[in-house]
Amino acid sequence: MSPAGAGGRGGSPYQGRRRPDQPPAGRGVTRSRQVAFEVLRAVDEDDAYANLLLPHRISAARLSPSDAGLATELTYGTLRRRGTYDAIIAEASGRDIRDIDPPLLDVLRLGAHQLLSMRTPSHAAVNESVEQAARIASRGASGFVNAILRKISRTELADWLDQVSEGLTDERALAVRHSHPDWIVRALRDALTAEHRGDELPASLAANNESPAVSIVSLPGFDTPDELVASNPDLLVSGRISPRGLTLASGDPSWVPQVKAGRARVQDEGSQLVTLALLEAEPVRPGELWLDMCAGPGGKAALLAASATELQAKLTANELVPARAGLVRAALAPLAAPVTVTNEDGRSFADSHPGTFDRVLLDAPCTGLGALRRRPEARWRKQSSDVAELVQLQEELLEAALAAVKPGGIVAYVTCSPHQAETTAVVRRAVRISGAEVLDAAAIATRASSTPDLDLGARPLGDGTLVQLWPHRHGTDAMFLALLRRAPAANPEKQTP
Ligand SMILES: C[S@@+](CC[C@H](N)C(=O)[O-])C[C@H]1O[C@@H](n2cnc3c(N)ncnc32)[C@H](O)[C@@H]1O
Repeated sequence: MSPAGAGGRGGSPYQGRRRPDQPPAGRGVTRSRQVAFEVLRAVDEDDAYANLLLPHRISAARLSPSDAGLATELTYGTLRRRGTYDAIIAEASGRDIRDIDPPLLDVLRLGAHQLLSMRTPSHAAVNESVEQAARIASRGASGFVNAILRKISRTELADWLDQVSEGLTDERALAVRHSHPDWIVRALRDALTAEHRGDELPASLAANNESPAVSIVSLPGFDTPDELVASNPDLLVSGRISPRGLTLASGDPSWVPQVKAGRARVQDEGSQLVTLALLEAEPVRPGELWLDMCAGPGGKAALLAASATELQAKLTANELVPARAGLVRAALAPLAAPVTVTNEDGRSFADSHPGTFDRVLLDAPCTGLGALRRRPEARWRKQSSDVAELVQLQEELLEAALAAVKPGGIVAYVTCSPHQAETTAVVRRAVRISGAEVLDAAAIATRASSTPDLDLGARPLGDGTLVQLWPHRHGTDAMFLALLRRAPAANPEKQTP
């Protein structure tokens, strides 16, 4: 069923009408809402990435900083909480949401977000939504939007949540309340249960719906974090867990001159910590060779490259995808560091570089379930069926990393995902096949950190531990870290004849 005349996927929903990116004539829809609506449509129709498209649309629409903030909240908030709003829209309309034309559904989702989570006055949210529906569809469609949103506006979010989760299993109810697909709820539950922290599941789901603070890394060899804070007292405060980390207190990262110059970078503190832990695992000797096996777009490579200059090491930064290898080159260029950028498949890297490196960072391609806060549409785009293919790639890359490192050398296996199949299972298999030693990543990460009590909930494996960071506990992305030491070469003198 579809409201008469509503635009569907086939033709342009804007035929004969003003496109939503055009300024409104007089009353009606604010430009920030137009921008948000347009980005939602592009995410749905063209598989666009909101975090890449939104800044372009904001600047094309010449939004003021406060309107840009509003457009961002509307876009990100609506995308993140889509699962919850869809359940409420279905309940309020008595329809399966698949029977509502996609552009109208986005109008309803935006309206629901304004009404239930942004405290926009009801009349403003409803009127804007009705106007927007009229632009893209028929009068019937705007009447439909009017009726549904008025109904939604009469009940508080908490009461809607009780209503739509009534009679559901615990897991389904959490999925609806916190707007996650069921398979991701299960993956997070399994990872937390492995730490005996299953009770943190609601907090972990809730944290994925919050906008993360912007974290900055001060690259070694340039301003220290304290110097950065001192020279940008209105913009920066010290970070939480990385000794090189800072948090943007206000404004935009590009307002920090050191960020503009490439001497400090935007980087999650969890990403900083797992990279620093590789260097902390044992003292760095001058002349060491380091490999970043999957380096694109170059965030962790920049931290390694700047450290290599300070510690007299040499870095090879490798990336499979040529365009992303270009991003790595661009990221490293301002550092004038001892780095070579290569463009190879990491799986065959050890064929040309067997037993070569003292340390290897394998920041593996993964589902990205640890960064759902940053990529608001990602949870709806990923499928549980993606996991198996990624796991095979991760297994092959880790085998290659352990072959590319020298006997006795160290591999950091990192994912931005807490999914057990991508983390513990991949490491367990590699250890079984290679005989690598599992280091105490929790103790090493704690040493590398600026906080004595990281509350890592470390998971034991072999003689060592595995580390899982969490947004709700550490304020970072959910980065996973294992530190493996390749078995040392057999000493011929000790061998029995
Ligand atoms: C998680 S990202 C790395 C992020 C990066 N370390 C950073 O901090 O900016 C994984 C990267 O691995 C690359 N990749 C995927 N398959 C690969 C392969 N077989 N060999 C090398 N790189 C690969 C992807 O293109 C992607 O850029």
